[in-house]
Amino acid sequence: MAQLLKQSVKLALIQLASTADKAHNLSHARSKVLEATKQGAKIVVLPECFNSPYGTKYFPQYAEQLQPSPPTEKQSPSFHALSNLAKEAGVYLVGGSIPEVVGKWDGPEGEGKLYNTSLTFSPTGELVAMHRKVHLFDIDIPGKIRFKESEVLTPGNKISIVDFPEYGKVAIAICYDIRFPELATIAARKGAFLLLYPGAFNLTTGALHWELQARARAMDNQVYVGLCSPARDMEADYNAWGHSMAVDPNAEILQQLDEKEGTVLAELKAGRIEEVRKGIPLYTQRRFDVYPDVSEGGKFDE
Ligand SMILES: NC(=O)CCC(=O)C(=O)O
Repeated sequence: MAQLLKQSVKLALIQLASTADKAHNLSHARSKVLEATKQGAKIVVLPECFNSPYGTKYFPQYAEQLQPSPPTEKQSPSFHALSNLAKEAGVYLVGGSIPEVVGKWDGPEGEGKLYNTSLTFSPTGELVAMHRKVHLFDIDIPGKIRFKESEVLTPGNKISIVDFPEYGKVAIAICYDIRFPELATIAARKGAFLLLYPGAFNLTTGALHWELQARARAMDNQVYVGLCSPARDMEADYNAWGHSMAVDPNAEILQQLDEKEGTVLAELKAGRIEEVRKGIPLYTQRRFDVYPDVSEGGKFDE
């Protein structure tokens, strides 16, 4: 059987220190991506909301228009910066996420819509995937954290799997999406070798669940998983957990950062998924005569 990951590849997860200055964030991201490329990375990932602060009050202010595609430079400077950067670096670039506006935004009751959107570009600078966060981050843990993305954001409605022809299929989702294992299982059963989550957990849920979620998605599906957070900024309204990490198909951590700016550089090995699946053959032991196969359903953006 053909290997899911066709050849070994170096993955970079860039834990970027972002500021309130979008132009600065874009140029800082460029220098970090080029640095990772010099070290051999061929798939490079940026964090959720990598070019703005993370927070409901910031989404409208920083939002860019991505439709029609390609947008003009004025409609989306981030689209063009990411596309140019993927080409300059010669890498697959998963551009974290940016707030996206569709129509004219005049508040949550108006006609316009905001999404939390991830754009992925090929080494020729072509847009190859667009994922709108499907599960909005709405939580309320008394005395700890209340956050309601749904106050301003609209959820996406597609699962995103993209084919990188030299390497294989990659699934892209955003942060809170990781808590819904169906997305991961569907993508893995559709042949993804890698699940990527640009994400910004916080100091409450990060300590509890960040590593657990990453390792669980890898363990359940026997695939590689990469989580890419912004670096922590204690001056910001929202304090990201950091700890970007790459996990192998046996749920072993290949590399995990602390909370500061840095880059995970992890070698994903061709053959490793099949080796793990041979040892623990979940893939031939599933009992779809007892429970349904979730990968038979779903809406896709492939
Ligand atoms: N940005 C997010 O979706 C945060 C998700 C999070 O912190 C969680 O605990 O889940």
